[in-house]
Amino acid sequence: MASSASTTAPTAHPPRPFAVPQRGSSVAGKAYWAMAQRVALTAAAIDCGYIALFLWLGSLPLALVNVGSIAMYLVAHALIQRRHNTAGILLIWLEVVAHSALGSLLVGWDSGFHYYLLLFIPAVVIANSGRYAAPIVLALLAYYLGLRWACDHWGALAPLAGKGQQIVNAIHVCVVFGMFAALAAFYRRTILIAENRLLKQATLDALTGLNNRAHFYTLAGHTLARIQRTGEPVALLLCDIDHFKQVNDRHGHATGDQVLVTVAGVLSRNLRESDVIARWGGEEFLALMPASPLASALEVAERIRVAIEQTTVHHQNNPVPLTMSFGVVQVASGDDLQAAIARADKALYQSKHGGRNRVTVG
Ligand SMILES: Nc1nc2c(ncn2[C@@H]2O[C@H](COP(=O)(O)OP(=O)(O)OP(=O)(O)O)[C@@H](O)[C@H]2O)c(=O)[nH]1
Repeated sequence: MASSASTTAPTAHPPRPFAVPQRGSSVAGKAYWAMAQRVALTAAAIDCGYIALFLWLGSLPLALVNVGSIAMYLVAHALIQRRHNTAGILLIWLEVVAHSALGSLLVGWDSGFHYYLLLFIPAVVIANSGRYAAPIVLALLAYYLGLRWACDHWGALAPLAGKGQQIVNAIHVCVVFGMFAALAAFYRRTILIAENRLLKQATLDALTGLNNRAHFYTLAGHTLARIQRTGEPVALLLCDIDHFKQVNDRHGHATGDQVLVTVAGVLSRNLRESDVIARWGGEEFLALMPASPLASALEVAERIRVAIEQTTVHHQNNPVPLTMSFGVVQVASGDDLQAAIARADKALYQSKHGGRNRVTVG
């Protein structure tokens, strides 16, 4: 069934549901490639600085090595941007491997060009290399030791004059420290984003963005424990869209979903921040309202009932009329939450039985 549902009620601003991740995409994966592009540009910019440094230190060969590096980084950036991710990342690693070797052989091991090879370790192990991580790290170790041996064996092929080697070493230490810190910050951020997404998936209803049933129990438990000490009045409001099955049957499931999102928006806008709202079942919603005597809870329920009645969702230019039935109960201090929900359910049933589109106190 085609979905062209739209809402005309000014009060209906649905809460933002969280995005369901696309198949084949992962938070870590997307962030990794975004970071790889940033790394390529940053490295190219750093290499521009190195060109100036090596010209100042009188090393034309090292300045030329950096010109080659900038070209490789820019090509790698362009490749990743065009989604040739593997080619792009391999080019970045090739640059690091070649640059470390050329730098170490030209101006000596103590120049610290080899520090950059160490950046491979967290990147390879953490960035999803799976079963290839161990062989790659071992190959890297062999390469590192081989380079060390070659430098010891041949000595610096084009040594820097004066304190050049110490200056280059100190700069490399600073840059590599910065890169490790940036890498760690990147992984921490990625983990936090993934954790946040998982938390949302575990606690919120994917369609409406309201709390799910399990999370309602957690939040309501906290609220009830808190108010047990203060003795403030609490109300429970259970509501259900009338004849919702007909909406689905006549206008399609997509329109039904649009109605659910719209209703969730009306509830969110008409209840307080401190109220705990949940999508309780298919077309049923539940709210725990702290600091609410029964009279004010009734007022709120009536206000929501009118707001829903005045809300029209459109499907292919046909208005889809909406009404809701409500059950409202007072929750006394020490009351069992399940028992209070059962009382609200009974009151809701009476609203349905009494003709729907009404509020009943239980
Ligand atoms: N579109 C949509 N429909 C849903 C969803 N969850 C449950 N439903 C539908 O909600 C309908 C509930 O129908 P009933 O329980 O018969 O209730 P009703 O038609 O609203 O009737 P009354 O409650 O007696 O007024 C069923 O058709 C379910 O398939 C959902 O996430 N999206």
